[in-house]
Amino acid sequence: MCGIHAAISADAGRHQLSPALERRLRNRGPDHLGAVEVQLCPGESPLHLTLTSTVLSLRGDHVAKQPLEDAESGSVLCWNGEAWKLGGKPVEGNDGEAVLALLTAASRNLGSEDSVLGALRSIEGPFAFIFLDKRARKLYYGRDRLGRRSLLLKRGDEFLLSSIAEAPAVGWAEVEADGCYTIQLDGQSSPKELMPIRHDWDQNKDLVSSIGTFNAAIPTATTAPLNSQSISVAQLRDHLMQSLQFRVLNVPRPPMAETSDARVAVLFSGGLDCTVLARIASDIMPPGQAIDLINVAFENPRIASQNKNLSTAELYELCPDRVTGRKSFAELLTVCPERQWRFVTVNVPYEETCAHRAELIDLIYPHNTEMDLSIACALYFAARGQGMGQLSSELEAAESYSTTARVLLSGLGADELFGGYVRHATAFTRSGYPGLIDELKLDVGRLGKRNLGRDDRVMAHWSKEVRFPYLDESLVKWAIELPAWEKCDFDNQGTGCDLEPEKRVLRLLADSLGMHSVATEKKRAIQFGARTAKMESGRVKGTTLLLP
Ligand SMILES: Nc1ncnc2c1ncn2[C@@H]1O[C@H](COP(=O)(O)OP(=O)(O)OP(=O)(O)O)[C@@H](O)[C@H]1O
Ligand SMILES: NC(=O)CC[C@H](N)C(=O)O
Repeated sequence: MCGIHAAISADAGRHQLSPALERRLRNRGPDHLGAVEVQLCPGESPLHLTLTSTVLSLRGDHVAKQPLEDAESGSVLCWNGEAWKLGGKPVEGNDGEAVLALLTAASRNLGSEDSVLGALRSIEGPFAFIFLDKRARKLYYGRDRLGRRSLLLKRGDEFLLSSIAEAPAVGWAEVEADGCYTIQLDGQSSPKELMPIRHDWDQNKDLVSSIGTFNAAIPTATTAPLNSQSISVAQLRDHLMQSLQFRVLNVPRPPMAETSDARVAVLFSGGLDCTVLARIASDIMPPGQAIDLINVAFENPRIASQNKNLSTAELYELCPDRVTGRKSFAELLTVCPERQWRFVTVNVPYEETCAHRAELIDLIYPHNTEMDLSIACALYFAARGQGMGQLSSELEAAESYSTTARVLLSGLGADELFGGYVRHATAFTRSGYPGLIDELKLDVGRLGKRNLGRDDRVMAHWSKEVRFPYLDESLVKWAIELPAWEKCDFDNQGTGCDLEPEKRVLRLLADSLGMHSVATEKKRAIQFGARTAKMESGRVKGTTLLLP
């Protein structure tokens, strides 16, 4: 991940990052820190810009130092993202450099704003960015349409944009992922007068998440059960293959790592969604490269007090996601024996959870509920990737290990796209297909408003980048446009197919890939699977606001 920051001030002096914020930005991008200062209209306006970037270099054969500058126009780009495609064409080499070239070319056109917006709309992949079009004296900023990268805004004497808030964090808000924002910088004498204007990611308001038209068709007759021959199963496999190719191939060898060490790790609950990713990634990745499977479990004092006869070590092993993780690890070892899989167990003592609590509260800001903290806590320690590693199922084989991978894969998104939540089943039981379709539409519409900014901030803290193969634009578009009965199959519970109806298309895919046990796994939310929820009292509600 990278860290990006912009300060617009009325002082000519360079904006000073606080040491705490600089440390957080450096954590996100350990390979380089750079800053560019721009006095926009000397003599006309006092406005002064300081643009700062830190880089976690993951594309191309060199560290693309940021902020990226175009020598001819003086335009500047702070880029935190992965552009997989520009205008439908895969990006070769460093994507930040390619995006700068695209934006500066667009800014040379007459009516440059529309051209630049067109160029930004043509980017596929996760990103947050800040672009100064120097000639037009215009600042562009925003987050991709699914909000996969963090960007925060704070207004006061200065106009500030940043991947991450200062500590103590006050007054920052998330930039919505609902479009791209522009600010005309000339003609204003104070940052307080700056007026951001929002431009939709897509003018067609009927599109869900600005990506596709939701298929709300209701079957007129009973549907045939989904089965392994159903076309949607093969299509899902193709989409996942393509999505994963962008995300797991050509990852540079991490510093200090050997050629065969892991460059990619899967955040691995052992559940259906992440295990299918691991299984397909193995088909795509070079045979000699290890894949790490990171599985996190927490010491939970409330559960320990209910099980006084069990040791802490036993309790970690009984954590629901640890049990599933080991089972799915064993299945991967059987199905893909050529691959070097490493199961990485991350056990987090309660004391350590408490020691990191204040840092976590700062990182998730402006999110501030108990549920935010319990989810973020699991992701934070999983992304750190420090624990015990083992290459075979035998417990004795485990030794102390920190993952070498800088790229992490998450299975997030599959439940929303394919109907994996209990409430999907409930909606179907209550109101049949119309109820299920309303619920599915709500979910995909909310994808961009999910808490991905929060999750990005906690995981990037460890100089890692999380990638979401299910949230690939082409895959999401295909899934949104697919009829509901090709995703899940509540009309055919128990008939013709022995797999659960939730996300049945994905279960059938897992089954066809030889993962029979994984295909039957039930959905379990991370905070319960890893036991970060309700650590002290069972009565704390997820919506309770955090106390500092
Ligand atoms: N205990 C865990 N250890 C490591 N990573 C986890 C753990 N639990 C969840 N994750 C990661 O977070 C992602 C999203 O978690 P969520 O709770 O939504 O699970 P899910 O959608 O049911 O996915 P899965 O079926 O893969 O468990 C998972 O796909 C996985 O990549
Ligand atoms: N990880 C990032 O966001 C860095 C930007 C760019 N993808 C690079 O690798 O240089």
